[in-house]
Amino acid sequence: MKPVDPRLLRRARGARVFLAASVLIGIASGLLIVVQAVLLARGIAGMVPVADGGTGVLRGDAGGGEAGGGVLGGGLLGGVLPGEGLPGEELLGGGLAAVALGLGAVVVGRALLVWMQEVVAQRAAAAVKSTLRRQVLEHSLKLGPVWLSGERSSALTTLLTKGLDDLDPYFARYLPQLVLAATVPAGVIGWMATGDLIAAGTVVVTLPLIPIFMALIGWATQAHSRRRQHALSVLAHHFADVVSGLPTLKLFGRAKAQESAVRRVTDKHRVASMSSLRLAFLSSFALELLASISVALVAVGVGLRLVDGKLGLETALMVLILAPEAYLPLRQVGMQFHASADGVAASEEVFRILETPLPERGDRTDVPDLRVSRLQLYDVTVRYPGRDEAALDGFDLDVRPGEVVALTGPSGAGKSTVLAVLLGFVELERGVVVAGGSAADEFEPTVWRRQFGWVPQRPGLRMGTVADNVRLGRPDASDDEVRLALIAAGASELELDKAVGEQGQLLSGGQQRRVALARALITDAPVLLLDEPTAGLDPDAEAAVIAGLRASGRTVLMVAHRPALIAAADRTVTVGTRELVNA
Ligand SMILES: Nc1ncnc2c1ncn2[C@@H]1O[C@H](COP(=O)(O)OP(=O)(O)OP(=O)(O)O)[C@@H](O)[C@H]1O
Repeated sequence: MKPVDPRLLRRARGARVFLAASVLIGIASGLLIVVQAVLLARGIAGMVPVADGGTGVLRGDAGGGEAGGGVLGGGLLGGVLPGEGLPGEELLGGGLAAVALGLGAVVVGRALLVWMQEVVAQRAAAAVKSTLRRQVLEHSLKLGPVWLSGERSSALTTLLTKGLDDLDPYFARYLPQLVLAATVPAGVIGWMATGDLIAAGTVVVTLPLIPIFMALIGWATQAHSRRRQHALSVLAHHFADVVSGLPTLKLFGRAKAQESAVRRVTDKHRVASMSSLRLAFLSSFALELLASISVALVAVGVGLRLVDGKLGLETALMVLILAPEAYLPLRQVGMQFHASADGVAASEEVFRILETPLPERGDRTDVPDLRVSRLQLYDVTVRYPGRDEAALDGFDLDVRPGEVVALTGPSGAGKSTVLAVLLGFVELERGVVVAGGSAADEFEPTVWRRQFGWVPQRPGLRMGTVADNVRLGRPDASDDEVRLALIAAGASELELDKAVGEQGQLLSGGQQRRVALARALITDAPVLLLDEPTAGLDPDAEAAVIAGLRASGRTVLMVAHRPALIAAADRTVTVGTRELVNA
């Protein structure tokens, strides 16, 4: 995994702003850490009486002190150079008060920076999550219902809810820490070098070991995180299936048996989570150990040089205080990396979806008027991804304007696929759809689909009222128009404000189908594509639907199994004459 995924910065503006703000906050934090260490060293050294007169001067190393003083200048420390020191008595007076005051200001400053970082991070996380959610939803819609079908829809639900929420620690903890790791050690080592080059050199040599270890651990973690994410999405899918199928499972006495299946999937998730955690703890331990040994190396060197008199007390203290600060941000990056690994895995899944190429479609908007143009399919062959057998194999069709055509054929023959082809939901392996002499894929998909009113096999109603659902076909339809559409669909008994639950719940199966038909009828579309529109209706309701369809005067292509519907068509086309393997 790269430290920062460039795709995240490219796709989400919030992430770029956040990173820029974090760099500024990181630089300010680095400065305050150095100032704090210098003030602490000065305060402590000032209070300790030293044999050489309390100056704490770096004997034989005055040049280092000079150089250090040059960096901070007189401004911050009132003209006091690191390594130069002040007489203890002086500090015990007004000097100590100034140091204490300075330290207070540094503490307040650091607290303010932490607060600012938190605020910026939370805002960025919220903005980025919402941007990615919107982009994924838009792209999934463009990829179409066939791409979304099956397991993908529940995996997508998990990804867009819990999955992307895992990006919170990535923004709130990992990225800020990463910026601190890039800014603070450089400042700290630079300042240490002005007082004690050997200590600074030790840090420079040992510090890279931490990112090297982190990268090694990172590789191992990535696979674990992916496994966990996969287990979670399988779990979500399985739960959704079990809950929706509970009545059936109960009826067949299989509800209890699901317990063990759920337990198995949950166990997989638990094992994946525990191995992620184990790795996280282990890597924290390894990084902690590495950093402690490195600090100890610096401390031993500083101690020896202090005893030898090669280093002044104040410089030694400053180096000792600063040394852990050089390792801390990198160590913390390692820890936060694990906290954010799930979010990163989720964002990778997001980019995988966003990078799925869209079917190639043209952008022509001059779609021929299908009230007067024929709709033709030539040699159409469709093979769904992952299937060896073609769902449609060399299928031809020619529909004249105003015709009512029934598509018949055995289950699984490809009737619904013919409708999906016309709607542009599936990619053709071979063949072409032609309207008014032009290939359908030359037209912009949304404009092309406006020519069709569609009743899918599953009505796909949404929560709201009956009128809300019918108005999906034409949002500006008046109440009277909605009522007329319902009458034409044989659903005159349904009140406009009757509540509809999620997925059409609260309505009977037949009512859902008729509301979906009214939704198709209310459109101005010249062609209606209906997938078994009268399934589940009683003979009277079916007769009313057939009368409504004929009265509409539109071209109708309908998948039909029932004799009454087939009889109502002008013509019947049989789909799938080839040998069918029964599923
Ligand atoms: N999204 C999909 N992914 C993979 N295979 C699919 C998909 N949709 C349909 N199929 C397969 O394509 C073949 C044709 O399916 P289709 O739904 O078009 O048949 P159908 O004639 O409408 O069947 P039915 O009368 O039972 O509704 C079937 O074998 C089916 O399993």
